[in-house]
Amino acid sequence: MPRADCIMRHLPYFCRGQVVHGFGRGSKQLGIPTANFPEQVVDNLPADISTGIYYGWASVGSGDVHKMVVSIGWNPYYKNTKKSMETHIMHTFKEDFYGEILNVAIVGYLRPEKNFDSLVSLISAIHGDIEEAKKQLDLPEHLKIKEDNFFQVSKSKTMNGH
Ligand SMILES: Cc1cc2nc3c(=O)[nH]c(=O)nc-3n(C[C@H](O)[C@H](O)[C@H](O)COP(=O)(O)O)c2cc1C
Ligand SMILES: Nc1ncnc2c1ncn2[C@@H]1O[C@H](COP(=O)(O)OP(=O)(O)O)[C@@H](O)[C@H]1O
Ligand SMILES: [Mg+2]
Repeated sequence: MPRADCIMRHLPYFCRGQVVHGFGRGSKQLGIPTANFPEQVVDNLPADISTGIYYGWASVGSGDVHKMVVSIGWNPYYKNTKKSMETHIMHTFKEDFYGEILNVAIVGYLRPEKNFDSLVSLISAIHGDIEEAKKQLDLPEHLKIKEDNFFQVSKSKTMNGH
């Protein structure tokens, strides 16, 4: 397991990709939808970036930039065999955005992935992550990433494409 300084060396980490369907385990019904990246984006992650729970900023297409939490790994609670990268955006969207480009800037690390003895404890851990992420992201050093050119470029790219 990489040490924290090894993880931080990669941050902020910027990436984008098309939103694909996940396992449809009903995270949406639980109030925590996660936009899943395709395998290719997950495979392109730096080899020594630790699996775990991170926070940062995200936008969909040319939309506004919002706070987010992202889970990278095998979801031990569900014993997935494929590594996944799933982003929950702290924003209420009018509709689903499958097929759209999700732009993500990971700025900080929260904790490793864990197994839980019940779904209720998994959900409550995720709610804890969301609250901690919201707090951390208000720090000036993290707020400035929200304004990064990465998100501006995604705007002009999308607009030129139309
Ligand atoms: C912030 C956050 C933290 C998470 N932490 C864990 C975890 O510690 N262990 C785990 O097994 N899954 C964790 N998950 C992943 C959930 O299990 C996952 O979102 C769920 O499998 C729903 O998958 P679906 O999108 O295919 O419906 C986390 C997800 C998020 C967004
Ligand atoms: N705030 C949000 N954060 C992430 N995804 C959201 C959000 N609101 C709506 N969605 C939609 O919900 C989908 C994810 O729902 P989820 O139940 O995790 O299904 P799946 O298993 O297909 O990933 C995303 O792909 C996106 O289209
Ligand atoms: Mg999902």
